[in-house]
Amino acid sequence: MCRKQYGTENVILSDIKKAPPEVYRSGPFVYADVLDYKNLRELVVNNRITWLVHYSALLSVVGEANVALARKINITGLHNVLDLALESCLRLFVPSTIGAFGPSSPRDPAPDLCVQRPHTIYGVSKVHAELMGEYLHHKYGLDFRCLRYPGIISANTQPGGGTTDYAVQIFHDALSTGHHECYLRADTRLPMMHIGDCHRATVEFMHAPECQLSLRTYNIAAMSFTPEEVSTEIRKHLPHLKVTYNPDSVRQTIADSWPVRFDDSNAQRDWGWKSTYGLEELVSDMLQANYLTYS
Ligand SMILES: NC(=O)c1ccc[n+]([C@@H]2O[C@H](COP(=O)([O-])OP(=O)(O)OC[C@H]3O[C@@H](n4cnc5c(N)ncnc54)[C@H](O)[C@@H]3O)[C@@H](O)[C@H]2O)c1
Ligand SMILES: C[C@@H](O)[C@H](N)C(=O)O
Repeated sequence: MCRKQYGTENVILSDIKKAPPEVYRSGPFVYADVLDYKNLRELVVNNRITWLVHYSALLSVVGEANVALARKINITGLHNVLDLALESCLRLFVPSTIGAFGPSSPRDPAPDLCVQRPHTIYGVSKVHAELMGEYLHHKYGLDFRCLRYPGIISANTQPGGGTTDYAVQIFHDALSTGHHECYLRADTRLPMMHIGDCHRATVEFMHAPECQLSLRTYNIAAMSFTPEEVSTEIRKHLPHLKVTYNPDSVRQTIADSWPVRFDDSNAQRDWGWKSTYGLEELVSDMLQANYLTYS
């Protein structure tokens, strides 16, 4: 999407992992380790980078399984990126998450500004990112922008070790074996969003004139559903889908501490955010996009 808008050569993707062939074919892809400041600086200088979108992180479940590594990547890595953005006058986007809230936050809906006491290292690192970015904006004028994403649902990427992963895996299972074993209770409601809306929100927010932004960190919302509700919607296309429930205590405890709905009225008012995918559109699109892989 970005490459169509800005030109193939003007968007450089990076990771420490080899990308799938279609990513290499789509335009520049380079190695970049967020823990290696010199490597990041070289990339920014050599490519005359102006905007930096910082997605590297360990998600909620893998973070709890390896707290030391999550602290390193999510906090030390973030500090490298913040320092570089300040030094090189970059516009910086860092995603936050529904996981930046905790059991003492209002859950239905969670507003932009409220108590944030998450119980995961992932959530703690994201609150840290929100606060550091905002601090550097107020103190030094860093153009820091942050959106709190719901669980993101995409046909093109495999789940990355999060609590909302079931909502991606269920589509693969529905089309392959016809059976999904869900690690959350059937009635666990969480905010979710189609990747198309997530990309569009990010680009629109990055373009929003500074004078329109009353906040530097905004919630964005699209829909909220439970495993039972998404299963019912999938069964309208694939009536044979069987879902069994075997709640995992780590993931269920995390999910129960997160908002069930997001209040994104500030994003709507300040920079015109509006989602386009509801549950029905999301399910049709995910099944269509994955259909060829399994047929
Ligand atoms: N997927 C979601 O539902 C969701 C929801 C809210 C926020 N987010 C945020 O979006 C971002 C991307 O999430 P995702 O789902 O794509 O996660 P992911 O786990 O799929 O991808 C994270 C990437 O970070 C890379 N990485 C790890 N260590 C690194 C290092 N040292 N240097 C550079 N890269 C490194 C990994 O190789 C991986 O490709 C994260 O910051 C996450 O917090 C995601
Ligand atoms: C919600 C989000 O940040 C991520 N998908 C996770 O579950 O950890």
